[in-house]
Amino acid sequence: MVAQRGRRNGAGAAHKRTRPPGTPDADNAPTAEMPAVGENGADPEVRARAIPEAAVARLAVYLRVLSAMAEQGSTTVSSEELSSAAGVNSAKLRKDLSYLGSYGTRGVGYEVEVLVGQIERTLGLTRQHKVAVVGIGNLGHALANYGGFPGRGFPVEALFDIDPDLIGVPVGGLPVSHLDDIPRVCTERQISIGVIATPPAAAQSVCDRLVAGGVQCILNFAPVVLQVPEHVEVRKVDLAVELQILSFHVARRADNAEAAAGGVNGHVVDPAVMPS
Ligand SMILES: NC(=O)c1ccc[n+]([C@@H]2O[C@H](COP(=O)([O-])OP(=O)(O)OC[C@H]3O[C@@H](n4cnc5c(N)ncnc54)[C@H](O)[C@@H]3O)[C@@H](O)[C@H]2O)c1
Repeated sequence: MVAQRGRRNGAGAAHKRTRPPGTPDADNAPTAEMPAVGENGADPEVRARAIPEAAVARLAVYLRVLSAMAEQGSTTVSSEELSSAAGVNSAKLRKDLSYLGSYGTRGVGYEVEVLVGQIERTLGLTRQHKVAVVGIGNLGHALANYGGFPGRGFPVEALFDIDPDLIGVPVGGLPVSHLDDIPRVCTERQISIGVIATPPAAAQSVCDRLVAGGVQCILNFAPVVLQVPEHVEVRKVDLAVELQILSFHVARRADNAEAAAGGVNGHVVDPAVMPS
């Protein structure tokens, strides 16, 4: 078992990353084409570490949109086209892309293939990350059967559960192994990402086994905060939190609409009593 000495990770454990000195602001970004990642003096790894978490998530969205554009034969894209297709405002998009050292060319925009390559390198997608799923219940079955991961560089190579009825049974073409085999199988198959889809009470011991098997990243669906060593990265997926964030945005939009319709602080103001 791995000692419980590491940092705590959870939905609230945002990885605070700051912009390195000298990283241009989108509003002041040059319009001439700048060199690609790693070619303008900055170490790409240092630069990648400096990208805020929220921007990293948006880069993954841009990559999906750009890959679809490339498949349709597009060679260049303007920031307006890309921002509209990704559902992000264009100032934010330009800022996100400036973290890659990519500013586009005035009147032309961005080269789709170059941008895809830059985002893939920044997200570390130039190599495959083998995935293990632990807990082959409702969620684990869905993840194991989902065909979209391998094509995006995340082949599912191992499944684990504790239920004797599931051990040896193929799910998505892969037989389920026993929980106790996690360290050995993960080491042998060089698994780098472990997905935890067990009940919360089992998640920490599963996490310890994954870490003992050399797993470097954990995607945790169980509603529990995990303890991991410093070198292990944890992302927690909490659908309830996502819904709460959506609810916040809906409420804010409603407030803005009300204010735009003549109210102040959510209340309609009688012009006769407004201060001059
Ligand atoms: N189902 C969803 O939509 C959903 C959504 C978000 C989060 N979650 C969370 O994901 C987790 C899984 O949810 P579910 O609905 O798939 O549950 P589930 O009960 O259908 O499946 C859990 C699986 O984990 C296995 N398991 C139990 N203890 C284990 C252990 N020590 N080692 C390995 N496997 C073990 C069980 O045998 C079972 O197959 C839960 O923590 C849940 O809160 C579920």
